[in-house]
Amino acid sequence: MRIALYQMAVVPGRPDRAMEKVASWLRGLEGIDIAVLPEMWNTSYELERLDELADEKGKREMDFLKTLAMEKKIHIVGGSIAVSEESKHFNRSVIIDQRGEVVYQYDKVHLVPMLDEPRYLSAGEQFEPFELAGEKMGVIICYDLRFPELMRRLALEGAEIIYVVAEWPEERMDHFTPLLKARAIENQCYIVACNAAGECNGTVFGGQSMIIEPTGQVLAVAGQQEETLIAEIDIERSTEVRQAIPVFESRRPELY
Ligand SMILES: O=C(O)CCC(=O)C(=O)O
Repeated sequence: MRIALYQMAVVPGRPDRAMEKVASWLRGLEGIDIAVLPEMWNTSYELERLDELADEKGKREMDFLKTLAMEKKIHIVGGSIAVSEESKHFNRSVIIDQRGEVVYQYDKVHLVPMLDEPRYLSAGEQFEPFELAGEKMGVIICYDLRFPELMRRLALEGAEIIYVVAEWPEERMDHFTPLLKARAIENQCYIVACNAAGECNGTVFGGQSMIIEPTGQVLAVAGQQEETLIAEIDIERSTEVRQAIPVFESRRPELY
């Protein structure tokens, strides 16, 4: 399974320009099964302008991604997009398969105080694994990475690849990589982390998107600027690693 990540330099407050960039990136991909986008790629952190910028239920971006998924016959882990719904705003991840069907949607459950997200966004209330390309996977959004309980539950419920879609700032990159590696090692699954590049309102995003094996070994890592990262994933690795070091069998959930 070949996965491509778009470490996109965001175009804050310009969903039209963002969609042009994503279309041209997707159209340029060849031999890829799954394409992954970063967090809030449509608006970036223009939270004060979401009334004006976010489309109702994200229909504009969803229709756009569905069309491209069918055109390219590619599965799309659509990062996340800012959406409006019943006068609220959500930071919503959308997963679309190669037939253009929406297989899963997830609203970020942990909102970031440092970015004033709780003031402008409503939090999601649920999450679960989804199936794409015949495999069980999960997705979390950026700040969610600081809460290991999410990934543990996704892994316990069968996810063997977990996507982390992010706009993680440069100033806290020393947290990003160790957290990603730890989550891969403890859950013995692939971690596919797609961060943004560029900047929004003075916050510079740190890039360093990466694909990490269930052993914690980094398969591919990006620099800080806009870049495409590609890696081949062998989903069987997760089962092999879980057999070699059977942490799931050794758990004592009755104690914690
Ligand atoms: O947790 C962090 O340091 C970054 C979180 C973040 O930027 C986000 O969730 O968008």
